[in-house]
Amino acid sequence: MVVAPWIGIGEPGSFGWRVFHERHPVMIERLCSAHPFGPDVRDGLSALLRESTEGDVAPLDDDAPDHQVWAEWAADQLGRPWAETSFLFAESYFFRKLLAVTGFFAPGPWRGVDPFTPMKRAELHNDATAETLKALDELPHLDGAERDAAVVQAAVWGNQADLAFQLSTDAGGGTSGLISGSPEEFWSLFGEPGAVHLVADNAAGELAADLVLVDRLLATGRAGHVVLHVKPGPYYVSDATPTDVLEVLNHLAGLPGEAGEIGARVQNALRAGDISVRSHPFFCAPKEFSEMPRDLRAEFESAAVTIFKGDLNYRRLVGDRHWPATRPFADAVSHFPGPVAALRVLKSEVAVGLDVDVVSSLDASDEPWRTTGAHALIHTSR
Ligand SMILES: O=P(O)(O)OC[C@@]1(O)O[C@H](CO)[C@@H](O)[C@@H]1O
Repeated sequence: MVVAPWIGIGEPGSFGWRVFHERHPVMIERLCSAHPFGPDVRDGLSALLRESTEGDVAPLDDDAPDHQVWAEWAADQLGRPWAETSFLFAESYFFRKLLAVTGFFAPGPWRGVDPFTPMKRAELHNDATAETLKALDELPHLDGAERDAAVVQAAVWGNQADLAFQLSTDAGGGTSGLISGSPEEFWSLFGEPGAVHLVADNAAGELAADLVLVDRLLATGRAGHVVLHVKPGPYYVSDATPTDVLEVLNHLAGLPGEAGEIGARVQNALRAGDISVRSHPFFCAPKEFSEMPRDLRAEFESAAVTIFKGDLNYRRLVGDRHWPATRPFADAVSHFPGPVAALRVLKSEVAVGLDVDVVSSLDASDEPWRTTGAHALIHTSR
């Protein structure tokens, strides 16, 4: 099989390059505005920006619990210019180093404190999220198929609310609809009730929509059990951790109307063991899912369906490479054990599984359609 070159960050003006040279400085500024970091932390964050935009990959200088596994993951990158590393490695390593600088792993007052909590909390409590959650009151007025479609569309587009992406100059804010797949295609994956694994992406509004989807999977009998996979620690600004699951769920359950009823059902399903939450270390690894460890692979082998949410998970699932956009999704995920669905807003360069006419039409437009966040897809493979 021809393997396309991986997507990098070294070409000036490329999306990956702009993420490091434009998005990350703004994100660091916002982090320093949100927290009263002392001079050491602020100097460390400035040094990280310099290293990741001008320097060579330096080893981690902390003794965190994941130090050894990161030493293995980064071993063949150390000493190389960041500009010569892959986008996937570079950004994952960037966020891991950022946590070391803010003291997430060090003994002391900031140990275990998610530096992105203020941003996540602001998004969970903003007007847009409130409006989305209020709209759940429409669900009981829909028939079964309409409710199925509405819940999947909300889960797909909930991925637009991604705080790292919102710092991007590409972000258009509009939604131009699905450019591949459909809610009906998604639901056709489900047959006899089984274990459904949902690999979540962002916290706040996206996670709320994911919990609504989880509720629908259980309520309609498509899932006998749901495993919700989240990140073991803070990652890519918005990514959901177990703490975020509790915060979003408590917020949902505290609302009036359908949102509160769904929140209560999800809380009860957790108590009954019908929903499990997992946070495997590999979900913060700078690796593609084709390289996942055996224990995680065994989990997915047991799944009736695995659902991947969001852009970064999609990149890791199909391979963060300059694939032809018409490469069949089934080929790109042939490594994956079992039926899989990807619900994703396009916010980075990689794309597969698109119809040739759709690609021609998008390429003929003058918009950078791969990175505006205006387009979304639902991909499935049995
Ligand atoms: O995975 P998500 O939250 O949907 O998107 C993550 C993201 O914002 O970060 C990466 C670049 O910074 C890209 O994958 C994408 O733009």
